[in-house]
Amino acid sequence: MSENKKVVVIGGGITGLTAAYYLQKECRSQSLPVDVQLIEAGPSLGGKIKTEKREGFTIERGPDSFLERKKSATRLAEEVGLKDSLVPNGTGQSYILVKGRLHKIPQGSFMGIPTKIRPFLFSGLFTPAGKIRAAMDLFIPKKTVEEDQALGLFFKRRLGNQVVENLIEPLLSGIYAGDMDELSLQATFPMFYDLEQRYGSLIKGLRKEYPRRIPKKGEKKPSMFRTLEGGLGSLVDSIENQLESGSVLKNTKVDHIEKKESGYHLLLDDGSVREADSIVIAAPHFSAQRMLSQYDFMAPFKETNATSVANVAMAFDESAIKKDIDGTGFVVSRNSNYRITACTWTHKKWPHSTPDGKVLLRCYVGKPNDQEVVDLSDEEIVELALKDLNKIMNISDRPDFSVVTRWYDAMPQYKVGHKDRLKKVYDQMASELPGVYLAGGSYEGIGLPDCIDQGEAAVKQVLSYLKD
Ligand SMILES: Cc1cc2nc3c(=O)[nH]c(=O)nc-3n(C[C@H](O)[C@H](O)[C@H](O)COP(=O)(O)OP(=O)(O)OC[C@H]3O[C@@H](n4cnc5c(N)ncnc54)[C@H](O)[C@@H]3O)c2cc1C
Ligand SMILES: Cc1c2[nH]c(c1CCC(=O)O)Cc1[nH]c(c(CCC(=O)O)c1C)Cc1[nH]c(c(CCC(=O)O)c1C)Cc1[nH]c(c(C)c1CCC(=O)O)C2
Repeated sequence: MSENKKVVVIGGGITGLTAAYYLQKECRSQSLPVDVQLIEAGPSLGGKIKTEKREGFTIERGPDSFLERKKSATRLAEEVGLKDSLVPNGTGQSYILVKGRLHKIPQGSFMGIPTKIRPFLFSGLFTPAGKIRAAMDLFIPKKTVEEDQALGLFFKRRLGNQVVENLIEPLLSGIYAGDMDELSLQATFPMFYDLEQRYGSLIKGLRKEYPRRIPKKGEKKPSMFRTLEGGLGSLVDSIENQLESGSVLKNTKVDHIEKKESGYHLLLDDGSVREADSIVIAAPHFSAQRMLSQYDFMAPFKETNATSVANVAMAFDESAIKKDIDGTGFVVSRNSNYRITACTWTHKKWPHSTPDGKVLLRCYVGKPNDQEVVDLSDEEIVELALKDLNKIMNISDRPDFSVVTRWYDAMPQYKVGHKDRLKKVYDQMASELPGVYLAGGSYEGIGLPDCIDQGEAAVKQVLSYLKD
């Protein structure tokens, strides 16, 4: 009787967890003779998902939610028994901080691009000239370019500098922690290029294909995010509980992958070797490059930067906040004299996370031209966050406690040409390393649902490879 086929998933973040979970499920339901092993370098699973419970608060140290419109995260949560724990964000207003003042994000905008005219006309974010320039998107002819282009330049050409600096850039920084003039349009928002090509205008295209309804007075804004009542860590725990016993190896790093006559050898940091017929590398690009450093085609991943970021959650008694703001959070424009890049009023965005009578604020720091901030001490980060917050709020007391989290090289930068570089790597992998696949936040999207999609896609690739 032939031995079972062996699949190793490297990395126990949400991508690797998804891949291991669906692989085991498929193999069970199709009665395939396959052993799946998940190998994680750290002491726990979840990667960037990290929930901390303290004094009645649920504190997210990494992602706090996922976009509802990208369906795979909800589907996965439901699948592992968390249907009843899914919660929408408390709706309220989001703001952009520009030159020291908070401005409402104009209603009817999609990632900062207007789809409704009135809210833009009345927004204090732009001068009349800035508004007219943005409206020129309706008339500026489309520009067809074969290659990739920078997000920043694309939007500036269509909508002008003001809308980009005061609205689009801060919102995108609140996702990619990157430099818009370097980020790739194709790898981040390819649909905007498509809309330009098909409608000759972003505003026209969005109005047609992504219609936004403006809520009537008194009506609640629809919630675009979802999280889990027990924190995103409960998703990690639920998936882990459903993985077959003995199939997870923690505290073990894969140092190197070598191709053998048949299959692969994985060299682990405990000195042991593990065999595999197929491998899903669900680890960041720089880690993947190290595992396969003998292959020159992996070299571009050495040059792919990832921004380091940090955040601080601060818990207060309600009485400490003398002047509050009605909203769920704000992002800061680069032309503002602030060190924090964004802030979430967590108790308002996620009321379940905070005991009654308390307040939970989470501030973010770290951008491409301010990486040093991540190395400041916990106290220094708390100080600078409070100093910035006090420019717009009035916080009289020190926090009851604070939780600082540093994420080094955490936000991969999809720079212009990202897709082409990836394709070259995939093509070479397919010919030189058949049965080895890359998946996760470094490659085809950083949102949790994008990572889940990639984990699922890797399952399909592995199964089709093993069946051949
Ligand atoms: C502060 C912050 C806030 C965010 N907010 C949001 C948000 O609100 N919504 C959202 O959708 N997304 C958010 N993101 C993005 C999202 O969290 C990530 O893109 C996603 O979690 C990445 O998952 P992953 O499994 O691909 O990688 P990771 O979570 O990085 O997991 C990779 C795993 O591989 C392991 N590993 C690495 N090398 C090896 C090796 N050699 N051997 C074995 N194991 C190895 C690591 O230890 C790690 O556990 C945020 C990210 C950060 C940093
Ligand atoms: C600074 C930051 C945040 N969130 C994030 C960062 C960068 C990492 C870091 O620096 O630590 C990371 C993030 N935020 C989001 C994603 C996933 C995006 C996706 O799935 O495509 C990711 C990867 C959703 C989001 N995050 C944001 C948007 C834009 C929302 C919009 O269009 O109104 C999206 C899709 C904006 C954002 N983002 C943030 C705030 C406080 C806000 C303002 C909105 C609010 O919470 O009230 C915090």
